[in-house]
Amino acid sequence: MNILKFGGTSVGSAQSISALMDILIKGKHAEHPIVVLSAMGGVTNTLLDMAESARKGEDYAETLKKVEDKHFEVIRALLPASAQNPVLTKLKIYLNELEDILQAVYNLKELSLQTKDLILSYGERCSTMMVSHIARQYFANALFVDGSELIKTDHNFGQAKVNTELTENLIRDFYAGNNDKLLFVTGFISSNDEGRITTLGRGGSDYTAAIWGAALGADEIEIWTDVDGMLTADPRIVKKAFSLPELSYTEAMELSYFGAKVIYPPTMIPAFLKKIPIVIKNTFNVDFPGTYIRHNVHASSLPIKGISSIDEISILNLSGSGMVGKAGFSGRLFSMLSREQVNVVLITQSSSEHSITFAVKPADALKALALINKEFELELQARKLEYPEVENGLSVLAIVGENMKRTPGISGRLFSALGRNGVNIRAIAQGSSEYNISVILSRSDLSKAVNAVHDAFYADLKKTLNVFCLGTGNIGKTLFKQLQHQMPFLAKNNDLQVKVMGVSNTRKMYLDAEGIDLNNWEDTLNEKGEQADLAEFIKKMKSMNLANCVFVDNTASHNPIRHYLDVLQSSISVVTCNKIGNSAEYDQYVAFKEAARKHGVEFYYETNVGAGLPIIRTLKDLMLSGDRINRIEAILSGTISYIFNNFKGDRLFSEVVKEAQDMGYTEPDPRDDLNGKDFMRKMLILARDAGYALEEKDVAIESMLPPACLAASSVAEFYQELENNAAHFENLKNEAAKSNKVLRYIGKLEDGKVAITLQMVDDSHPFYMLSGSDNIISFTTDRYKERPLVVKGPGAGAEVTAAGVFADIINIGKR
Ligand SMILES: NC(=O)c1ccc[n+]([C@@H]2O[C@H](COP(=O)([O-])OP(=O)(O)OC[C@H]3O[C@@H](n4cnc5c(N)ncnc54)[C@H](O)[C@@H]3O)[C@@H](O)[C@H]2O)c1
Ligand SMILES: N[C@@H](CCO)C(=O)O
Ligand code: NA
Repeated sequence: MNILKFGGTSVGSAQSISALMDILIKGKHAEHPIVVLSAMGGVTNTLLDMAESARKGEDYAETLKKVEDKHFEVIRALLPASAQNPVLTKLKIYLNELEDILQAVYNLKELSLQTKDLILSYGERCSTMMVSHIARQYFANALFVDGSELIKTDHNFGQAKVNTELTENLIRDFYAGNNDKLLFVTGFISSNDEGRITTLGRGGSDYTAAIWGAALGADEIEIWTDVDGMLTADPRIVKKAFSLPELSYTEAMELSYFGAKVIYPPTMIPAFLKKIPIVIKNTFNVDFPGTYIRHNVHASSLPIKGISSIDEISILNLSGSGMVGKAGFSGRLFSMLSREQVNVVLITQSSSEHSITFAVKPADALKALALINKEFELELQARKLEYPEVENGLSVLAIVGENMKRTPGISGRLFSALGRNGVNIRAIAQGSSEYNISVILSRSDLSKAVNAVHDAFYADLKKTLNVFCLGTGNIGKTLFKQLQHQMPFLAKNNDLQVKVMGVSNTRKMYLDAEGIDLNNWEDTLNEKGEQADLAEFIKKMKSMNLANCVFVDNTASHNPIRHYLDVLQSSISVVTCNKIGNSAEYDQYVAFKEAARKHGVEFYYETNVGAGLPIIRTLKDLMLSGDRINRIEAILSGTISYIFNNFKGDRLFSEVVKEAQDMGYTEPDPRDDLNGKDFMRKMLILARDAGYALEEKDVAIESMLPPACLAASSVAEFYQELENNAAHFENLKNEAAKSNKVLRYIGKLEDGKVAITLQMVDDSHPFYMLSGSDNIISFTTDRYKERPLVVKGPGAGAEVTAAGVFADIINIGKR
């Protein structure tokens, strides 16, 4: 089960709430997710402003009206008039309560933290109650949950501490009684043992999501926000910043400590402790696959993960003979500052122990100064310490990444990039973790510095795809030829490098960490390769521990299928032209997709249907954009198409079949084409992609072969039987010709039923005009109703199939 948390912008308007609903409707969640919501964007601040106004005796009524309007507008936009009343009434009740509280503050001219929390709680309660009502149009079981009653805290209003055990028990009990519902839970708010509302402080709704996730052992926590996850740098400073696919918890902590505003990782600790992955998604760009934060991050080719910065910082420097050799000095300094709640951003100490420099937020600087003057009054008076001064106008730039530890030369690259660009470094700090190197520099240099450092670490970074290929037959060979030919172009125009790191057929396998030269892969495989062993191949591939790996299955074998799950779960994408995987048990087909999604990788199989023709992609786009497939009619056997298009004059049927095989259209075993099995697999895959949970037995196949041909126990015998039964095929041909018709083997999906039949069609039929190995497919959908969407073209053959596999690989590179 997943927890989905939507922040303020995601519930900020009717439009964004519609996007949220879409995400819930289309999300393929095996179990109901739990939805945690923030207040509508801007409402929390407005509530605070009103509370302050009331305290000062100023008018707040107008602002309150605006809050009301903001909610009412959404309700009017997203609910039919008949369903509006109950939710408008409930909102009115909330807002009347809120008004009473504000009036009390106004009368007393006093605003305690406790009252403030109570006032803030209406933000989450109004938004969540409202959204749950909107959801009821699509989910009859949508339920509004005031989560404040389930998260129990101490009395520390404004930033309460959670009583974890009690809270987890309450959440579990609640869930046990309501797990058949789609829960909409208020974020941020909690309550103490007297039942007073408390709040969870900064990042509060994320915290709520993490608490629920930890209590219920969620599979994943999805944080939906308004940006593409976490980026390599602040995109307002660095135009070329790009989204990170994956981070460790530590990296996320370090990056956001210095500014990345996407999440506030301390709130993720409950999830961290239970090893629950967190994925940051974009409500406004659902195609963005997300930034994953998890325990076992996949090895990355990036030397650093990101650059974070704090725009404004102040530093204080403490020096003097009184510090030398005094072991407890810095301890005394920093524990005093922490006791007084001054947050120290970073510390550097000179090796002579003669001075300590530390950075704080500008707002804390004078406070820190005063505290030091008081704490060290004696030392200062005795001149054992110099009077410290505050220096303003500074910024911090930090590079972050777990790889830094293992990669030499990182700090060299950092400092030379800064030096080359004339950036003067005021102080340097390296965290003891070695996950972070920070420098303090003049604020006026920050933008230049971040860009220079970004360039230094990422500019020459060509994305490399590390490809591991099974199968060197018809398709595999052709793919290598195409790759070899196209590589220079990809590197030049797409900054993409495709490296074949491993190859295997049934006899031999060879893996090379340097990549295999495609000019003579065949010799390399034969000469240097060891005896093929699929399990070993996969083990070696995994232990290379490379980023951006793609496992390509160009075989027609059952064996690789058994490894797909393991491969996907190792964060390696799979591209396959082998149809066996997707057309075996439905549960397995679902498991592949689920594993790919969960591990942030791709599972692409365009060539499973119609070879390189964009059929799977078209169907996926139709489905994703909310269309519904009402009927599919198709010719999807390139082999049979070729046979019917060339079985003319006095040619023998068996001869044309052999020709199709020689052209590379048939399966390795041509019986699989002629007995309809290959076509059946394609129809099954299409039906599944169209949303039907069908199995092989659900496809009705009318055979075009006489029983003796079907029964042939070898390919040679099969050809023999085709010859023996030549009359059968002649009759079919003549019968069709008599009525000016042609033979067509046609698959149809309608009302969830799939059938493949042999038909004779005349020139009024859209499938009449075909040549070569043409496939044709027509999708009749809600949107393509009168005139279906049609895809047509060569649907078999090594070139077009390898090209389809190639395109799948490149599409992974593009992501
Ligand atoms: N021919 C087409 O037009 C077309 C179109 C779409 C999809 N396909 C699919 O392409 C796949 C390959 O077809 P082909 O014509 O290239 O077949 P092929 O018989 O020419 O080649 C298959 C290759 O797979 C290797 N192989 C088999 N089992 C293996 C294993 N366990 N480990 C490693 N290697 C193994 C074989 O050694 C061989 O090199 C099939 O699944 C087919 O359905 C073909
Ligand atoms: N053997 C298959 C190849 C394309 O999937 C066909 O003839 O259609
Ligand atoms: Na295709």
